[in-house]
Amino acid sequence: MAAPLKSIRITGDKLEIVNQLVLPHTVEFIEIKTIEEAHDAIKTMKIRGAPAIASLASLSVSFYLERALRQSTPPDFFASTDALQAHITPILDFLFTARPTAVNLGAATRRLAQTLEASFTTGKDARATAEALLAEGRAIADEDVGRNKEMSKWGGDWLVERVKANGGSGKQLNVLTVCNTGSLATSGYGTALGLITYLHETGSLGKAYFTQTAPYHQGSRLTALELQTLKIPSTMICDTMVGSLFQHHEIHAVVVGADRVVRNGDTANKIGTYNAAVLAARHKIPFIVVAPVSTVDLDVADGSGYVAPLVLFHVLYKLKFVPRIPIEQRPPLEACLVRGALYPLRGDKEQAVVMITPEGLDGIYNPSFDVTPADLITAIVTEKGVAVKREGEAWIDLSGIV
Ligand SMILES: CSC[C@@H](O)[C@@H](O)C(=O)COP(=O)(O)O
Repeated sequence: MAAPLKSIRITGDKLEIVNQLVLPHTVEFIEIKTIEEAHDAIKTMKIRGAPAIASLASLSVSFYLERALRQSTPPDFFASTDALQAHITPILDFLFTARPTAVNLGAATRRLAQTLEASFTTGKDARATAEALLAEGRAIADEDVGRNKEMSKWGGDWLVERVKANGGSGKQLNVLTVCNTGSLATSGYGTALGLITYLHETGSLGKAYFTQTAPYHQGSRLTALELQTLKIPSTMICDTMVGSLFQHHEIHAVVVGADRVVRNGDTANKIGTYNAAVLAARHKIPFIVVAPVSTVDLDVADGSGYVAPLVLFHVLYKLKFVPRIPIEQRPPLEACLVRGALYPLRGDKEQAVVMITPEGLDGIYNPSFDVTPADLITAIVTEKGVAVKREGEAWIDLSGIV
């Protein structure tokens, strides 16, 4: 099996990402040399996917500190742990502002802030604190792959057993997924796409269906490429075809990732996920969310998501008060454009951005995420196990999987 593309590549002291804006036709690596470049790559979605953006943000801090530690004349912020904290805290705050919905980014920057804080109790000096921080930044990125494999196995085995319990063979399972949740969205293997890969590796997968996922087309550009690379049997559908798919094909489950799972199990994920969940409920198809513990936000009670003015969200976050899921609104123009290579494809696969609306169109609605109420979710899977919604309840008890 060919190795799937990874979103982040580290070669010696070089941190690079694959520019996901030009995939699948062009594989372009971009070096991330500064914190600003990391922030920009996340904001403009050159890298995307909840775990991947958290990994890049953390690694950019690690690389920044590694460079500082190597300088022959130490920078001023190594004068004391206080100076280091005063210097690094605004950097973490800045990285956190890149995208609001995926809680992993906030969880990562918070974890680094806690590492800084801990050095005051342990009495570490500034250089030792910097070493601890850069190790923590690398750990955040590294631990992603192992936990993805764990949650994929939990979820895959659970689905097979559920199908068997309902009289099926547990083989040839057809699943639908939304967006991209594979190695491009994580540090490797993937969450929902990891579960699909696991089913394939263990001989239980029939076919993976995936939506194109407009307007950014994570499905047709990225999931298509990953499934093709992994040689996993698959079929792409347009976002509008989910109902038709359920009417005319046997689908055993809908499997999606998440950007934020809150205390009652309500789940924010890529726009269009809610549509698929409503249709899955209508057709009695199990709807499964696969996400790491770092995507679970127990500080938010339920998913009555709100469209936050970003400034307000960041002020509230600083005050440790995030009462609702902030739903990112992408620039309206992004919903008017389609990216790809000129067709028919030529050898150089020249990139094009095409406008699909009249110029100057007013009134464009472009939320990047929607919230699926727990009521419509059958099970939530993390690296710690599977939480299943109890019969007749509208929420999911996450206590066993966080
Ligand atoms: C493992 S990725 C889970 C989610 O981050 C994914 O489903 C998703 O919604 C990604 O959105 P994106 O806007 O592409 O960052």
